[in-house]
Amino acid sequence: MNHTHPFQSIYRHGFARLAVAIPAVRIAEPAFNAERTIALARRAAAAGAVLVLFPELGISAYSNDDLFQQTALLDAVEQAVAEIAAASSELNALLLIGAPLRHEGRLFNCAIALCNGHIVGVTPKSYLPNYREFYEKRHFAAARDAINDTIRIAGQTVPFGADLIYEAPAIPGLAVHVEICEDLWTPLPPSTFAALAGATVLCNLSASNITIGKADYRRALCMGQSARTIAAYLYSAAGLGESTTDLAWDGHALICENGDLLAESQRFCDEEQIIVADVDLERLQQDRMRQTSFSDSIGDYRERLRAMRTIALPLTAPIVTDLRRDVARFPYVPNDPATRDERCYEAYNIQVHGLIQRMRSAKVEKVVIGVSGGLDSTQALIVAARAMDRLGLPRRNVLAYTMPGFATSSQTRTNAHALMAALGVSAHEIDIRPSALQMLRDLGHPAGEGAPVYDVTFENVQAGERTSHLFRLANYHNAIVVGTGDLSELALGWCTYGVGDQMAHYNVNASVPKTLIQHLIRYVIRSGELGEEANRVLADILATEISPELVPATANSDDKPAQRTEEIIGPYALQDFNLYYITRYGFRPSKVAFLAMHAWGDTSAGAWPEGLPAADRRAYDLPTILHWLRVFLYRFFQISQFKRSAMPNGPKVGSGGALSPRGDWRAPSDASAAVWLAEIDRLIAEVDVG
Ligand SMILES: Nc1ncnc2c1ncn2[C@@H]1O[C@H](COP(=O)(O)OP(=O)(O)OC[C@H]2O[C@@H]([n+]3cccc(C(=O)O)c3)[C@H](O)[C@@H]2O)[C@@H](O)[C@H]1O
Ligand SMILES: Nc1ncnc2c1ncn2[C@@H]1O[C@H](COP(=O)(O)OP(=O)(O)OP(=O)(O)O)[C@@H](O)[C@H]1O
Ligand SMILES: NC(=O)CC[C@H](N)C(=O)O
Repeated sequence: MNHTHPFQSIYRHGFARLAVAIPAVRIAEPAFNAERTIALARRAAAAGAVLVLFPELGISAYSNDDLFQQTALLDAVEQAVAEIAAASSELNALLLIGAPLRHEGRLFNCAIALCNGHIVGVTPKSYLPNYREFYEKRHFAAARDAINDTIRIAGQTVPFGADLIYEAPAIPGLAVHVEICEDLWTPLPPSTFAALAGATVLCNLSASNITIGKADYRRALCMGQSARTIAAYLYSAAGLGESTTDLAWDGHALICENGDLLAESQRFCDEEQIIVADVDLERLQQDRMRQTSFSDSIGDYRERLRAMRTIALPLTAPIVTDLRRDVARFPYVPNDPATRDERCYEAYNIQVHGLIQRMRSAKVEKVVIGVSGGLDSTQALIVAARAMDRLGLPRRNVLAYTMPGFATSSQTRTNAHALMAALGVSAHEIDIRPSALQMLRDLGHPAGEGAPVYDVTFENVQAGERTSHLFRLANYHNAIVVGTGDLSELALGWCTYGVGDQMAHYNVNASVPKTLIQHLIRYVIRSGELGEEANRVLADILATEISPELVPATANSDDKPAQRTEEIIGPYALQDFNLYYITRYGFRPSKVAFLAMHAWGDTSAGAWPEGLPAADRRAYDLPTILHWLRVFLYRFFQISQFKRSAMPNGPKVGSGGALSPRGDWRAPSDASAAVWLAEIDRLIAEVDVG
């Protein structure tokens, strides 16, 4: 983290801007190639990139064949390298260029690292392809055949080897390794070892000719290598100008990060190209830290890793504020409809599968569920009905109860009945007001005598009476209670502990975030599996405002809920965003705010998940983002862990994480939120002043 940078700067938040360039080349014309390399390097550095990767043998061109053995060409290459090195003195960037270099009486296919006017290191190719269309062993020696670990070039002696890692002390987390094309095609690429030794940015200078289907293969290799090494993987394949005597070239550039594709060039392009992405170095370090098997692999290769050499670069972190990276507004809900449907299919089936297994092992054929007419109990009811279908049991074995209280609106009550009828479950209604009043009177609470005192006790008495009824109904009917509370509510502690909706025998929604629930219901509607009437009710439920309906509406409020959940705990859209980045990656609050600002600050651009109501498609300014993030931090870290520590069983649905103490999230119930609140309060003070 660069503490001295303003909040808006990407380098303050652990990002680094990296670029891959595909210049035009001329075969055996190093002077021209150097000029194009310098031009693109200047453009990339002017855009804030601190690293610019170029293709394999780009200074000579890759497709020189036996021209590589001509002294005039090799002299011209060295001259060009010296020129590019000199030009790098005015750029705040590490340049990685490809060239054939003479060394120890042989020729090596090299990646040359240039920074601040100097050649800082040279990496020879480890694996020379010599099969099918490739003849590299005819011209080059491999890294392992070098005698010395330094090379003399352009009057300098510099480190030489496949074991070099470049670090920039001013950009924490930036540690760069370089390999060359075929190196990635091998079972154990050099970059794998570099990653274990700490390299976070793995670069590949390539001259991969194109054939049908090969682009997909390269993409899979790069994305796979970035995932396996928990690193960024940058790839630059030669294009425009390479010889088409027998082959063709597509100029394929890629930037991947831990399995995600961040940027890709346009292939077969007639123009030179630069692709740029802001790589999240902190995310990579966070994931390596939590994936402890990564560390086990380090132990296996300790001797080899210890021998790797580190070279410090005099780079500075530039101030860059236009984040070049997609930040999804809904981290739990993909925008792409096909991907979203796939996720919904998985989530829904995981929920159904979880409940089926629990019913089998508990030897019960019935479930009890409270149906409010809200989103969560609707989804849980659909899952319960589906579980009965799969078990070959009648849907009437779902014992569904709607239990109106003091604040139940006619809309949710009507929807609850219509839904139970449409699904063909056993539908019942229990008025909880008499038992709730009894309890309020027993407590000596004024509401027991009709006084309008609507405090937390008043709310929890109703939630408690419902839960108490459901558990005793389960005893009576030899059934289990299906829980309905979702992940977002658990994160915020927005549920009534113990004898309340926090408890169930099995909670199918426990790891489903609120922002996903509505899409699960939409997915079920689209599938048509529940019929037209059910679909009509489901559509109405989707359109109902979220409320716990525990506080009565006033006389003139038109039967609308007095308690609007999102006015109290914040918009679920923002709280799910906060939840994801804080629990999945452990980011500090200011970084979450920075990401939220990019995702939610300007909503005129970027995609929305289809079907999302217009009212939910709104922007949030930075003060609003910070306000609700602070609410999240206080509720999540300070007051609600005890509710999660005692949460019932339920299946983990998403890779984003669950909050079960037996799963993704173990935390003490008596921790303090002080460090998180202090961090965000410093930021609030800072942006106010700014
Ligand atoms: N660390 C800790 N370890 C053990 N116990 C701890 C504790 N911190 C507080 N407590 C105790 O826990 C109690 C507070 O927890 P709790 O009884 O749950 O009550 P509380 O969290 O204060 O209230 C529940 C809230 O959830 C809302 N709610 C309820 C039901 C459904 C929904 C919905 O929309 O889905 C929302 C409701 O509107 C209300 O604001 C207090 O008695 C407190 O002393
Ligand atoms: N009127 C009601 N009838 C039956 N059960 C209810 C009723 N109100 C709440 N519940 C039960 O308590 C759970 C929590 O209720 P609440 O409405 O406060 O929050 P919610 O998380 O928004 O749930 P939902 O979306 O299902 O309404 C519900 O899922 C449901 O199981
Ligand atoms: N230049 C290279 O090393 C090319 C080899 C690589 N296997 C490819 O086909 O793209």
